[in-house]
Amino acid sequence: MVKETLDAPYSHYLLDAELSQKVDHRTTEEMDIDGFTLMEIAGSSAAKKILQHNKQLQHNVFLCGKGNNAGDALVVARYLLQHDARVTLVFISGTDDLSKDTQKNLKLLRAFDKKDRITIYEKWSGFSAPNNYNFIIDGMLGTGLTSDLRGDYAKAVGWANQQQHPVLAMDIPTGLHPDSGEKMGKAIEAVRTFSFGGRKQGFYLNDGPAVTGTIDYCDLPFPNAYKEDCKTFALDTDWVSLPSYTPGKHKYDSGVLHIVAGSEGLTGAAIMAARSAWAEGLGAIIIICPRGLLSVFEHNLPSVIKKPVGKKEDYYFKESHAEQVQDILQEKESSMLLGPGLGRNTDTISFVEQLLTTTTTDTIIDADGLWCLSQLEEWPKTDQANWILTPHPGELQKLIKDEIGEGHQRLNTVRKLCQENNTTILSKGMPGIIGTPSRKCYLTNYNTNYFARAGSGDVLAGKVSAFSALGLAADESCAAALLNGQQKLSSLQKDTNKIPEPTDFI
Ligand SMILES: NC(=O)C1=CN([C@@H]2O[C@H](COP(=O)(O)OP(=O)(O)OC[C@H]3O[C@@H](n4cnc5c(N)ncnc54)[C@H](O)[C@@H]3O)[C@@H](O)[C@H]2O)[C@@H](O)CC1
Ligand SMILES: [K+]
Repeated sequence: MVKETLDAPYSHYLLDAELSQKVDHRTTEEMDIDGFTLMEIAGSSAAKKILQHNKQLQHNVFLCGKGNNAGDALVVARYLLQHDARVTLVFISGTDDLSKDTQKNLKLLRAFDKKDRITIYEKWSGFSAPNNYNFIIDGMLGTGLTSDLRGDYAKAVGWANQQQHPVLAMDIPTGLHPDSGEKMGKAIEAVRTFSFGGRKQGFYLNDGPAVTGTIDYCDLPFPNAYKEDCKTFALDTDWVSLPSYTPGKHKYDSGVLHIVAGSEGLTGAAIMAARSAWAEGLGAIIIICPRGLLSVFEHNLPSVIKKPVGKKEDYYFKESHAEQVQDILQEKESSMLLGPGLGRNTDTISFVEQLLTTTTTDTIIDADGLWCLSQLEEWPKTDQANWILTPHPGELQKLIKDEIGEGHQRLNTVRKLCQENNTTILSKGMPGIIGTPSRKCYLTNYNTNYFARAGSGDVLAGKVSAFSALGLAADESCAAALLNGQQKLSSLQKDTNKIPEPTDFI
């Protein structure tokens, strides 16, 4: 069994529409908490957060559908009205067919209006926006969205996206698919989304990050046990603690990493990976390379131990080197990074196959190591060795010998591949996805596009390998490596306008 140590708090569970509805249904049925009460808690917590940040609200426009999402918006409207703000309500589908709790909330809202501060439009076509207002509150559609936006919903979304006024979304931006993060025709572009009872998976995939804005998680009294089927989580520095450096007594006590890398003309990747891993405070890094490349590594990596294999005229790995590499690996308890700059010689593919067939060392496979793996009929994984694969989308496609598509499809691919092969995968891209053998997946919530430059992958592989060598479990090594990059990116963006370079992430 591969050890998994990441343990996300419930606030970072990512629900899909089915699970959201199931949790909601069970709470009302089994806990006897009615939908109206849940709506009150949802709307009031959003309203309090809005009021906390904005003391002087004059007037707000509420775009409402006919389901419970509109009910949440009406609760917000009532609280803002109590704070003397004017309220304009636009019901895209009219008010005849509102859900029971939404109908009740409309009645209640009207009963609060003693100063004629509410304006109601019963359909989209007659709506004209007030001259001055603060926010557009989006209560058109939530998890009940079933198809591309129809009729006036699409028009209202189009209008809202053209306004200067910020949009605050109830539960999910209207038009965003809660599972896939795809726009269903169109989606409202929110600056803030109040997510009720659970963040939605779609916030993190495909178009999700571009339209969700800041996510405000609002708790609802949903028993935790009802969320246990959830297998997708948001990775966040809020709950993953990064390893801190503790000096060891001896170089071989504080993490040893073997890097099996290099072929003629392709030594730069291994150098970047080694520098990146070294920066995390490892006791020792040992580069195992074809003997012909020794001088390059001697010259560039003075702190790193080198163990060349083969003959002086060997400039790439051959099958015959595998046994010697295996012997070196057995000298010290370590992790192994296999791949940077290995090249694509047929003989190197056989070397990779032979080495992986025999090794029991925890192995991180990157770059050409992944390419070699993709050329094999079967993955030569021993039961004892834990693998972490770090493919970018193109490499992932090669590994599965099929198209993978964007976000949601990539998430499903990674989940399946990890389970079938008892392997951990760090799938690079937007978002970064960590997949584990237990089918749990973790999604990044920062702009990983900054890392789409040559060399960033080597730095990331170096970090994952370093954390593995320091003794972290595979899932946690990947998480620590990704969040390490996020932290470096945000401090760089705080301090300078410099365009980030891969070396900045070392
Ligand atoms: N009981 C609960 O679980 C809670 C639900 N809450 C809110 O309720 C929402 C879910 O409510 P509902 O299930 O009523 O669903 P929605 O309010 O999302 O909307 C469902 C309605 O939209 C229509 N619709 C679906 N797709 C459409 C499309 N493409 N174009 C136009 N109309 C479309 C449907 O016919 C249906 O009438 C959540 O997102 C959340 O905001 C909150 O009040 C908190 C508690
Ligand atoms: K909404």
